[in-house]
Amino acid sequence: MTNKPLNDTIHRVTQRVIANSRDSRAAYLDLMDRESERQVDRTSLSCSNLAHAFAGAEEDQTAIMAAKGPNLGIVTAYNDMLSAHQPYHRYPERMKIWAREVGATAQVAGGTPAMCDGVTQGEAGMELSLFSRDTIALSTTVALSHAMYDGVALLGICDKIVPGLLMGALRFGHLPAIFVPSGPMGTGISNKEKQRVRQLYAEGKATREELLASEMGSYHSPGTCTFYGTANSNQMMMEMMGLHVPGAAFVQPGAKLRQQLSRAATHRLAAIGQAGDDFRPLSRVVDERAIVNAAVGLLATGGSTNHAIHIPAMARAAGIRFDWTDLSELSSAVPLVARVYPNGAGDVNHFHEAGGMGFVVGTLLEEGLAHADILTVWDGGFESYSREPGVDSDGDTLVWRDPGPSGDNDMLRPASAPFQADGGMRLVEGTLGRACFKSSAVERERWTIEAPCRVFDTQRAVNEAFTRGELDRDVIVVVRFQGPRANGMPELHKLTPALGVLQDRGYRVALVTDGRMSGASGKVPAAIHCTPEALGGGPLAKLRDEDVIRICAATGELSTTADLSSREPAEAPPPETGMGRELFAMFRAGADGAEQGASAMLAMAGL
Ligand SMILES: O=C(O)[C@H](O)[C@@H](O)[C@H](O)[C@H](O)COP(=O)(O)O
Ligand code: SF4
Repeated sequence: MTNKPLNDTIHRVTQRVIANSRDSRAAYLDLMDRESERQVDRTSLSCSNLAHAFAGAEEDQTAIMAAKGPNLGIVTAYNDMLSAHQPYHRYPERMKIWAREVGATAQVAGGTPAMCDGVTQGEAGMELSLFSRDTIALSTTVALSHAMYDGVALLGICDKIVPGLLMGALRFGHLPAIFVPSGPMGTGISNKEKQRVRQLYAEGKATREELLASEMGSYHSPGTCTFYGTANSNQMMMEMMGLHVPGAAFVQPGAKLRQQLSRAATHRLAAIGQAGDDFRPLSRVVDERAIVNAAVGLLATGGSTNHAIHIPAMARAAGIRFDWTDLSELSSAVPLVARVYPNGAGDVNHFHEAGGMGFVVGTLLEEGLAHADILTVWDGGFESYSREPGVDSDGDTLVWRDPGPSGDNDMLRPASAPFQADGGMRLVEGTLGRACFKSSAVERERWTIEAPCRVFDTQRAVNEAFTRGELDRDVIVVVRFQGPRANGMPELHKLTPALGVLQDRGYRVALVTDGRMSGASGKVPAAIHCTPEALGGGPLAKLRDEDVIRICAATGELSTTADLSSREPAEAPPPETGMGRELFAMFRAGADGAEQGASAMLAMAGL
């Protein structure tokens, strides 16, 4: 099928992003050109530098010293705490073997931290979650600062890890880079059953033992959790930006195909370095069109709201300016083609089986809804990503095939006959600021709500009020002082069970916050990432109980009927200490707004 020409809105937004980024992108590419000249040949390091660099290289020492082939730097976010990252502990040794197969070498350049938002959800650690992204970017920079590498393999999956790895690697964009995913765990109990037991527990009708048994039925083995949250939205975006081997996103750990995809990634990385004849530096792969493709994929698949913060941050690391107006305009043109939990019943394994990313890329290209001409890490261009990988009968040879029509019309539909004519995320704004609304996860009849509000400074206070029966009515729950400068902009996903119970009891409820929600949050209408945040005088700080608030995702409204002009802002709670939060004061103090990516690191760097 011949692809339609690029959609006018996507073309217009892309041209505006290019225009808004002209100076910053030029400065970035100029720096990358200078880096390329400066680091073109690692043998220019001193003998002492070099001796230190390969002293630990064992059987690769001679090869690295001879510098006859590319030396690949592996930046790994392995740890046992994230089920998604646990498979990475074997990757480096295998990648060294695969590198040797093509005359290259590989070394672990360094490791980065990785937080599991599932473990820290509702706990003090969640206040470090967003800033762990920039910590990962800084750790990636430290790893690559050895200047010994001709290519970068990035091993990371989860929420803040992929954005952090990419932001760090982009500052070494004179090198090629590729993401090497590990894949989702097998499907456990249904998400509906998981939520049912959670709501029973929230109502005091299930025991802790019953809740734990249910949760372990959902999260049970190595691999990425199978809801379509931020981690799996990361995998989708890496496909949409051409930073994976095509179709690598959702193949399960331990499968023969997974191993062949990781082997192919190692071989490909060795082939696209500066010394080869197909040089593909990261700085050229991640351009304005790739950023727009990532946003299109997010909207078309109903991806995580967290990427309304991470896409602007990743873009800035490449000298590109992308904001919520761009995202909102794209959302008006990009149809919703996938319904993966929490936006539907099935999980990412069902999504992959129904046609997965190959189907999504194919239908978006057919309808002219994505840039077909991005420079991908894989040869064959972005078209290659409209196909799904498999292994030949010998089990060793990778093959790609057309995914064909959707295998489940309740999960995946063509862009010509979508679930919704517009994308899964909307911008709402008005007298309470600008905020993100995940329309893909909320029934359309709940897109508009007007009700009195109850104002809280912590999610714990909300759950206590719920337990006391104070919220059993039409109510808009406001949780403020949750922005990046206040307490690190945590996810407030522990509100979901209580708000879900209220909604199921028939009340009109919604959440308004300057904090975040999980990519796995859904069902209850929420205006999140409110900017400007409450700390420092944002409008949420002036709200009082019983003020009437109106949210309308259809018209893009977020307002109150109260006159805030003469009110003084409420006093913010003092910053918490413990769990190391005091060490992150510099990240809070320097953070810019959620719409800019909430990054002190980028703001202080003038990016
Ligand atoms: O953005 C995300 O996708 C979330 O941060 C996710 O990584 C987090 O772990 C959720 O808390 C999981 O969902 P449950 O808490 O419902 O298991
Ligand atoms: S998807 Fe979320 S909960 Fe699952 S391992 Fe990754 S960070 Fe943890």
